[in-house]
Amino acid sequence: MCKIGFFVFCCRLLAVLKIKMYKIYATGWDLIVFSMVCVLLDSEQGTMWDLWALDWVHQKAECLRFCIGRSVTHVGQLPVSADIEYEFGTRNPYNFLQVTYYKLQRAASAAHTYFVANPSHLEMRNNIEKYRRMDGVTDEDFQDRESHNEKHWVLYDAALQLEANSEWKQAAEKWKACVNETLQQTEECRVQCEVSQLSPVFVFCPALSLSLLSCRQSCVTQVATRPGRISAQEDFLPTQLEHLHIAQFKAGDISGALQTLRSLLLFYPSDKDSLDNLQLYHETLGGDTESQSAQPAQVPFKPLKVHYIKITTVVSKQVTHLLSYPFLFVLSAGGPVPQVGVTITMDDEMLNGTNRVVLDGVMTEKECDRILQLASVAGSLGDGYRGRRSPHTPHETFEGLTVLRAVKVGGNDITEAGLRDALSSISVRTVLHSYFRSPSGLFITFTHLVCRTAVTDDQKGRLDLSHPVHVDNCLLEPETKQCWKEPPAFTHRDLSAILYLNDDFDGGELFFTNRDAKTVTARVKPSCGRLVGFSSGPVNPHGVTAVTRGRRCALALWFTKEKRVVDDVMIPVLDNMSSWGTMQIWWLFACFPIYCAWSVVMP
Ligand SMILES: O=C(O)CCC(=O)C(=O)O
Ligand SMILES: [Fe+3]
Repeated sequence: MCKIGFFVFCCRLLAVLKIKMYKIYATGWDLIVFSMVCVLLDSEQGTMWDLWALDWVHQKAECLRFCIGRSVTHVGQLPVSADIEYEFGTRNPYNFLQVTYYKLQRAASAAHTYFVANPSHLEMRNNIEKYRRMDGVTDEDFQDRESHNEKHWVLYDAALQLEANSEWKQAAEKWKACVNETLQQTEECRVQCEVSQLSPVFVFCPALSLSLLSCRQSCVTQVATRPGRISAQEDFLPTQLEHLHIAQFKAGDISGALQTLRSLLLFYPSDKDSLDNLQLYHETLGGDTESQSAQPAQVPFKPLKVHYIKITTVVSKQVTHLLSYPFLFVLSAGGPVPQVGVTITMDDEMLNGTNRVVLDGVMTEKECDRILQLASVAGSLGDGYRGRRSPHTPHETFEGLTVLRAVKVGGNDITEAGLRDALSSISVRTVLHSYFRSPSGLFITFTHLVCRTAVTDDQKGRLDLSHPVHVDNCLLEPETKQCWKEPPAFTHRDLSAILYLNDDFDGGELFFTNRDAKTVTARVKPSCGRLVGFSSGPVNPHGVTAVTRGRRCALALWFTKEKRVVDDVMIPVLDNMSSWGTMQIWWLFACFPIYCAWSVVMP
């Protein structure tokens, strides 16, 4: 197999040389190479050569699509670069528009349109609050100006809402509309792909056919991706059908439910639950299911299309799964706490949730003072965040101290004594590893010391939070209760730990909520030596109430099960503090690029 791959590679090399000589784009070689790639891909076991060859054909297709497509597509349908696609995809132009609009109502709608796709943008949230307070701006002005492309999302959310209120008949109507709208959007997206077929040159160019297929295939994920999100909602269409099926059943529309179930079975023909349900309908309707469901008329599928979508969603499901969960990491709270003086103050039951714990006695007053002192030294020397407004609220300032900074400002003395002993990172890890009965090792991925200080005389009528509700390893979307495991969230974080250093301030309580980000399920008041540990995933949305007086300091640590994933290059310093000096830190910097290169070569 490898030899054939190598042969293809050589063919390709010759073809490239030829192209250079004759300055033409498409040659007979393309056809030969492409056919060989097809033969290779048809075989049971592929090799890296196959993938490289396919990648080359793909890249060439992209290039041709851009160069040739330019001359044949209509005005307004010109291909654009990935940068421009990104800018429009994230709705960045609306950020500028809301500044430039003279009319307040237009500015408000531009701000809202931008915010829909960028819900964690603090400035835009503040702007929207300001617009709301302004005379002449009403609720109706906050229109999403891109919603024409996202009608199916509006229907989707409305259907969920009706379902939550047990209004099954209306929910079924909405789900049906949502399914049809989703199919229509997918079809429209595919038509856009086909615009490039206008030129006869495309008929003879296999690379372009591949590009067209790839474009058509991407429509399924595009339509299943919410504005501003990177990942698509898994199994978007089957999920809607599942909801529709339940809503129809609950609303008493058995024949409708049966038709939907049959459509669902086209996606997953061997799904046990669906087959059981089908059997049930069979028995209930006395074997008359065929006549009632011969034509799935209410959900206008053509089998061929469904088949196509099915393959795409299944593949994307597998890929997402592989990317997000290299191996399973299941915590099981309730293990022993092997450290003298450390007590369990609150467990899952008292904290009303899963994989949460509050431990006391992790540090002494003396150790807390030592770290607070360190924070002051670093602060006075000017750490990155010093005196800056908090990234979360204008009513507090924020001081942050990374371990790197601590080592630099502290010198060896603080490095050794202050960080290793006082920060107790290693004992935090040991205690949490044991309590949560972690199935694999835990590696520190990032740690920082954060102090939040209330801005004096600026606390009246505060309704905001010191840290809005969030999940540490995914982007929480409270409206749909989904959590997206994608950047900018730190998706590799598995376990979070907050070690508190003081209690001489007002407010600043840590609280946990449900996925709606509203229903508070537990509260924790910080104090010196108190450690809160919790799994970093969607079961633990949390936030911090406003700090209305004084300064609240805490050391935050995040752990990961994946040894090679880090967001702070100083981890080995914490892991082996006693044997590593400042010199080794610089040595580490030198090694890091080599380590990165190695990771690329040996994925
Ligand atoms: O300081 C706290 O209590 C929580 C901070 C937090 O949730 C975070 O930094 O992600
Ligand atoms: Fe957090």
